Order: sequence, then C-alpha cells, then structure tokens
Amino acid sequence: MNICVFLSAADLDERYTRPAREFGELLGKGGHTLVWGGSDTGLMKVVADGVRGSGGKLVGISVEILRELARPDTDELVIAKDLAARKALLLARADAIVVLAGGLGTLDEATEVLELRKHGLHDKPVVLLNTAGFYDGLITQLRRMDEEGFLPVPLGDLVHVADDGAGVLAYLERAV
Ligand SMILES: CC(C)=CCNc1ncnc2c1ncn2[C@@H]1O[C@H](COP(=O)(O)O)[C@@H](O)[C@H]1O
Repeated sequence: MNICVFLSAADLDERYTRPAREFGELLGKGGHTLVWGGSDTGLMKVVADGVRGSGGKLVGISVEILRELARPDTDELVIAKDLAARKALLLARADAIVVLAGGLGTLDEATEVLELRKHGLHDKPVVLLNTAGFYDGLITQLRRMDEEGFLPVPLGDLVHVADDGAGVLAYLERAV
C-alpha cells in the first residue's frame, strides 16, 4: 500500500519520536511505501528512518521552497511548484492517509483530506493516530460538529481513530 503520512516537521521528545519510528518500522516490515512531505527534519525524518531501516520504500513529495531540506535517499522525489500542488500530489499518490502528531501544517493537510472526502472527491481512508492522546481535543471538536449537525456525513465515515500503529495498519488492511 502507498501510505501518505502527515506529521510534524519539528524535533520533538521521545513521547512522539518513539511512536513515529515504530510506525515507520511497521510500514517497512509490512512492505508498504511511505508517501510524505520528503523533508529530512523532525518527525518527518524519524518516520522515514523507520521505514528505510525496515526495508520499505520512500516517495517524497517536496516543494520548491523546501527543496534543499529534502531527504537524499528517497526512492522517488517529486518537487511540486507550490504547497497547494504538493497537497494534491500527496493525496493522488496515496491509497490511504495517516495523520500523526503535528502542528499547523499537519492540521492543514488533515482538514483538507477530510473536507475533500466529505464532498466525495476521494474515498481513501483517513486515520488519526492519537499518540499520547495528542488529538483528544480535536476529536472532541469533531464529535461536537457531528452531534450538533455540522457534518453532512457521519464522522465515522470520514475518519478512523487509532491509539497505536498496529491499530492503524489493522484498520487499513480491512479498509483498502
Ligand atoms: C525546519 C524546516 C524549515 C523544516 C521544513 N519544513 C517542512 N518540510 C516539509 N514539509 C513540511 C514542512 N513544514 C510543513 N510541512 C508539511 O506539513 C506537515 C508538517 O507541518 P507541521 O510541522 O505539522 O506544522 C508535514 O506533513 C508536511 O507535509
């Protein structure tokens, strides 16, 4: 499977790096390909190290302004002309999308794929990996949108939440 992962470009502590590395290792061991932003920084580097170290493939979709931060050992590196084109390419190259802990860039990417799914513009599964309860606040907000009529489709049709990497892959193997 080509699995697109959105996650932080920042250097974070072990609470976040360990699950990111373990998830990368699971992807590699499962024979999957990581499709991601391609930068050699923060959790983006950690997950790619996990995939690379366990025999998986790396497809980086970077962008002109970040070209010099791109990881040198990708199996394929695409340089998009701008951030909007990059998001479209990331989605186009994925069979499924997994969101790990991240900041505004990750939130922007996650809400875009959910919004496109809401409109039926793609049907790829989207999974939130809720490391250390990082997304508890977002999940509370999404549930409120669902319960109070803000969503035209049930929340469960848009996104699945998993507590660990094994849970993500078990879900994706059923869903894809
Ligand atoms: C230190 C530095 C300038 C790193 C380079 N910065 C980046 N490199 C590649 N993708 C990025 C970068 N910043 C944001 N993104 C995109 O947004 C997400 C990370 O943003 P954030 O750290 O969650 O908000 C990633 O999934 C990635 O696709």
